[in-house]
Amino acid sequence: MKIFSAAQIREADAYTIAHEPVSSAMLMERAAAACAGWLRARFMADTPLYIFCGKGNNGGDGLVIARLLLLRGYNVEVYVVHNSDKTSADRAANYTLLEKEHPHLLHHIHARHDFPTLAPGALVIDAIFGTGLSRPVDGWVAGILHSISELKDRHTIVAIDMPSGVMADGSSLHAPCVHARYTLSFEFYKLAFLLPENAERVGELHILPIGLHPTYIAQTTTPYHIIDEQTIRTIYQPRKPFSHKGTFGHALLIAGSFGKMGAAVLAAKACLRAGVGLLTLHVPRCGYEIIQSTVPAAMCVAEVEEQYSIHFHEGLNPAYKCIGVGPGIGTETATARSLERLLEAVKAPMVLDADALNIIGTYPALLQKVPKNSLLTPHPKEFERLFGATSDDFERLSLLGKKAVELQLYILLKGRYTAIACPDGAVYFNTTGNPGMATGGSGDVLTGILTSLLAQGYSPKAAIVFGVWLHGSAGDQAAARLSEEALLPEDIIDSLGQVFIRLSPDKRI
Ligand SMILES: NC(=O)C1=CN([C@@H]2O[C@H](COP(=O)(O)OP(=O)(O)OC[C@H]3O[C@@H](n4cnc5c(N)ncnc54)[C@H](O)[C@@H]3O)[C@@H](O)[C@H]2O)[C@@H](O)CC1
Ligand SMILES: [K+]
Repeated sequence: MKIFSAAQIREADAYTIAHEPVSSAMLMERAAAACAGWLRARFMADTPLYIFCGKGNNGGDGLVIARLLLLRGYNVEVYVVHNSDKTSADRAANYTLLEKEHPHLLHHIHARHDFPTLAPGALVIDAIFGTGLSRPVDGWVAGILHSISELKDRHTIVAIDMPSGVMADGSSLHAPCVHARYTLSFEFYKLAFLLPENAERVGELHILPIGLHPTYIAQTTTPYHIIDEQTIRTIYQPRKPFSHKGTFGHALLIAGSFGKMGAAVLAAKACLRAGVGLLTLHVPRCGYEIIQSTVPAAMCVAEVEEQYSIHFHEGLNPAYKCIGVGPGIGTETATARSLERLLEAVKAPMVLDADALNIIGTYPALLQKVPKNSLLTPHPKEFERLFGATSDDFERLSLLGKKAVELQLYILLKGRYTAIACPDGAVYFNTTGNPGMATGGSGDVLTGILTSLLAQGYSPKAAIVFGVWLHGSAGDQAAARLSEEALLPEDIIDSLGQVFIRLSPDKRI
């Protein structure tokens, strides 16, 4: 699913009006009807409802929502926020309609002191600014956004299309914004929704389809995409009947050190559950019995060195289709030296995570030695160590994209919506996963999955897009069974099977 800029959304709107028998007023009606339907399904008609409307089309949506809910007997008051002397034609027409039928329900805000006192338990609809906002809101209008946000603990705030104050394509980190409980947005995710700085403002996001023209959507390019299940179904390769273990590759995982063998066990189990044909683990001496007894399906190469792996660049089996390195290996100087030699020796794409990334953060010259098209999986702190600090999430996203292209690597940035930047400039956001997965070891599971998929012959892009989605989906299955609180990395691994079954329904008995 594509993520469009505010300008592209305006074009989609115009294209739909030009190519379908629908006027701009009807499109506004459709958008508002989708919101009114959503609200009616959740809130009773006697809920006191306050709709704050701006002077642009977002305000127009608010006026139509008011009219539609009044028809259904809802208890509505409308407050027009006079942020500008200008207004859009569709908003003006809907204002006239409402004024004719319900003049006593229309109120006007020209200054912060015009802000009303709300009835207890009220539902507040924020239709002040949508995708038309091009700069941070200031002056008394900013005060109104503050007044609405201050209601959030006592009232339910629903933002229409965007929480007012949030800009679709740029940072609003320091800008005054409405903090909504729910955001009902039309047709597309906006880039701003996917970045952590807006999480508290957007609240629970619902994307409502309003029938924008499929041709425009298909023909228009954007670097930003949401990973959806439809895409995953085109990536997933079901197994053929005459396959054997050689068909699914031989992976090497370099993981674990004294006190961190759990990372190796988790990565190994995930690698196997994600379908690899053969797996070898390279561990320090202290890990040998642990691996042999907890992951019997894997082979194990143990170093003479007791606590850390420092010779993993030596004697690499040419049969390895993919090497994953990092979980729990530590950052000893000798380990770093071995990593450098490994990077010099390997030409095929690898998976680098955790301590491998921390080592590269300490010796940045190593970054140039990482084989092209490798997968790097930093969390935000690791990302900062590797590539430096940024002042907001949009700047960080842009740095992520720039580095992926410059270094010709797949780099992901972990978060609620993990972003995957590709060497060709594309960025994919993953929507699966839940806060229960923010637990130690969850990243090791991802490393195992990615190593497995690369070893099985998935292309680096397919492996990272599929792998991140798979990891999140398995986490969601596990959370549904056990709760987010009780979820452990092992549960993500145990749920991988259910996700594969979902992808290939014909395999169900
Ligand atoms: N494209 C679509 O898919 C559709 C869009 N619709 C609605 O139209 C909205 C976009 O409408 P508009 O383009 O009219 O824009 P908005 O209604 O989002 O905002 C424009 C208004 O904000 C003012 N403004 C902009 N920046 C300001 C600032 N910093 N401080 C104070 N005032 C500021 C402008 O003067 C204007 O009054 C969408 O968010 C959505 O709600 C729907 O009605 C129909 C379908
Ligand atoms: K809004």
